[in-house]
Amino acid sequence: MTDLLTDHAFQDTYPEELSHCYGCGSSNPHGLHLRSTWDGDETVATFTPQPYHTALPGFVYGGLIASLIDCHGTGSASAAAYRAEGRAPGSDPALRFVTASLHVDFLRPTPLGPPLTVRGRIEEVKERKVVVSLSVAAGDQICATGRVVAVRLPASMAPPPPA
Ligand SMILES: CCCCCCCCCCCC(=O)SCCNC(=O)CCNC(=O)[C@H](O)C(C)(C)COP(=O)(O)OP(=O)(O)OC[C@H]1O[C@@H](n2cnc3c(N)ncnc32)[C@H](O)[C@@H]1OP(=O)(O)O
Repeated sequence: MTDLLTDHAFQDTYPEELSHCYGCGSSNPHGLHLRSTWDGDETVATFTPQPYHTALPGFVYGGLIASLIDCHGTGSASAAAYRAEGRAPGSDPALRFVTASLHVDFLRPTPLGPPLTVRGRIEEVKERKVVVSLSVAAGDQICATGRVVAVRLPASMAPPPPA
């Protein structure tokens, strides 16, 4: 289901208790298993939609595109926060982010079939907030753009540490 762009995706560094996300959690058997990495100063992930990701025949469901933007955005936010601190992704103390705001613009129909490339550009890094601009492309055509405001994981959402 997922195109493995690299063996060292940001999501590979998520601890087990944070690996259940539908979009990017490696421990979710029903999830998308999105995997993101750096490409210079940008972040990138690829994903090949399946026939059951249909909106209208031949075109990708917009909610899936929003999910790709969401999870690539939060993964990019975490990676950017680590990079800003000069630390290896996943090192302690962990820098975990959730989505505060998700904005998506569907610029043209997204063809169902080819792999999609999701790219992120880091716009702002603060201690508790990272803003990421994103695009989703089929081949050289950008089909959607987006913006994610990611905020550090609040205590109310933090899973208990493993026993
Ligand atoms: C390594 C392991 C990784 C592991 C990570 C694995 C998890 C994968 C996550 C997948 C993504 C998801 O689906 S996460 C699930 C969906 N998201 C949620 O359920 C989040 C629910 N919302 C919340 O809990 C809260 O609203 C927060 C945490 C998002 C914000 O808390 P808060 O306490 O209100 O934050 P606050 O201090 O006011 O704001 C902090 C900064 O963010 C800005 N901000 C806050 N909300 C918004 C907003 N809606 N739109 C724009 N900007 C906003 C503020 O202006 C401020 O910017 P400034 O003034 O500083 O400039």
